[in-house]
Amino acid sequence: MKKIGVLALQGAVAEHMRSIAAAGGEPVAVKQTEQLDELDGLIIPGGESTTIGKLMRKYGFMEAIREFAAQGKPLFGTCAGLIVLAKRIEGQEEAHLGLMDMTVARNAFGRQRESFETDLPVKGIEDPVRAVFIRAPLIKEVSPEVDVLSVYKDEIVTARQGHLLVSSYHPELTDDYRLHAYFLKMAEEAAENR
Ligand SMILES: NC(=O)CC[C@H](N)C(=O)O
Repeated sequence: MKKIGVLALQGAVAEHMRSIAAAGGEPVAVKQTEQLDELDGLIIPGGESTTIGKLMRKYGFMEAIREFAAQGKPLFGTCAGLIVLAKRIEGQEEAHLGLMDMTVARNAFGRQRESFETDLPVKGIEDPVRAVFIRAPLIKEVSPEVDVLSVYKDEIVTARQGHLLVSSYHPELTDDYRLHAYFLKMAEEAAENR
């Protein structure tokens, strides 16, 4: 069984742990960098990207997660986690981890549409996925290395670059575990190639 960490500094941690368990993985709440060694993949949850970024710096996670990614271990960022993984954030000088070659805009759906749910077709998953958007970011631009997995109203909301997966919505707030199952498969494949 693959061990999947959920970065437990702030945000929707318990929900991701439940979804990983339901998809057949072993979830681990990650509070210290030493825990990364035993993992096959790591989820960076939704929450507030500035807060998560600040806590990551404080507890030494920036370097540790970059090292984790350099070993080819997969990362999955949802909502704020997507912002944390991006190389470029609109209107902000500094990125956080800066790993995935894309530009993101925070809180991009505007006031009336701050929160909503929809059924979203995702490349590689058979039927549409139930997606919950909460003050969600959008992916404004991606490099050719990034594979766009879904688009909502002409905007990119799910994408993958090799071992990096991101969604601007919260797949962990529904009983639909297929995106977590997709990530588990990425972790299995990465472990075979290590
Ligand atoms: N639900 C979320 O994770 C919201 C993300 C938040 N708006 C941010 O900019 O970090």
